[in-house]
Amino acid sequence: MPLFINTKMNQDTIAIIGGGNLGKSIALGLLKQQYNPEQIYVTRTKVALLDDLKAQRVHTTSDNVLAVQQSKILIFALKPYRIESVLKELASHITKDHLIISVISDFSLEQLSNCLTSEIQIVRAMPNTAAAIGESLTCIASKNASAENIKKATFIFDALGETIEIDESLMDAATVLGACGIAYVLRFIRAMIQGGIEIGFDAKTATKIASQTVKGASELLLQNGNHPEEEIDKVTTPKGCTIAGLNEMEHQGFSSSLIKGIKTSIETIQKD
Ligand SMILES: NC(=O)C1=CN([C@@H]2O[C@H](COP(=O)(O)OP(=O)(O)OC[C@H]3O[C@@H](n4cnc5c(N)ncnc54)[C@H](O)[C@@H]3O)[C@@H](O)[C@H]2O)C=CC1
Ligand SMILES: O=C(O)[C@@H]1CCC=N1
Repeated sequence: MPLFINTKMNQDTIAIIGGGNLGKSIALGLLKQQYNPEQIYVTRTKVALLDDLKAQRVHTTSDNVLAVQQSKILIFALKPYRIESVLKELASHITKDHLIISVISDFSLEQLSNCLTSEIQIVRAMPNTAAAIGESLTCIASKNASAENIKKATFIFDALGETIEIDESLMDAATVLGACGIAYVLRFIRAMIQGGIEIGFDAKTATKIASQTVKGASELLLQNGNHPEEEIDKVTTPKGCTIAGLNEMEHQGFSSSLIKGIKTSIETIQKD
């Protein structure tokens, strides 16, 4: 059953400030879980780009002040370089009754609270674009938020997938593994598809086989709680084709390239 049905948790109006890739994914995820569209505001500069949400009765506007005034929960999904100026513009309209949730990477709770008055409660969250289909993994962290507000934030992100509470010091790592992770996995799937076409499948069939196989592999870990290598051992017949292919992939730097990519991503966030 959709998570927001028959709960008290869907009584707050939510404003998503910055309806771009992630902001829109969050709005779509809320709609999928039957959050009342009339209790969702989404803002962006070019508001016409939100017409698909408007058609679903979501309030869409370029007026951030209006969205803030009409809402209890404010989810900021702006690019990091925009948040300071937008928060400063909105500061006089944000009250202690608001809950601020920032999904912005590389902008700390301290930096956020420096733009606002001290009594404002802030939660940092790091979801991914699978929020649109209720399959995000969201890490959340907070310093001054009440247990009730942390519960509220968790409830929202649980509706969009799963939520893990972390220490803020791990937020860059959460950004890389969880949010950038979607892109890494999709690139892996794309490579599987390209290989699949080379060995005989048409693109559509290769996409279906690769995507469902990745889903199945994930579910084996999520449902059984096993180590990946335990499941790999069940596939690798001695002298068989799986181990031959896997070893060739490793000779070519498969695991190493992924680990190095993850480290490069976090270094990119932490370089300034
Ligand atoms: N895209 C992703 O997968 C993820 C993004 N993030 C973080 O979320 C934030 C947003 O990322 P994206 O959605 O990818 O960026 P985006 O550029 O697609 O979205 C930002 C949106 O903000 C709008 N905007 C700009 N100025 C505005 C203003 N003054 N008022 C209202 N809206 C305004 C832009 O028009 C744009 O639609 C970034 O900080 C990013 O690091 C975090 C996790 C995943
Ligand atoms: O690439 C980025 O910087 C953002 C942060 C996480 C996903 N996209």
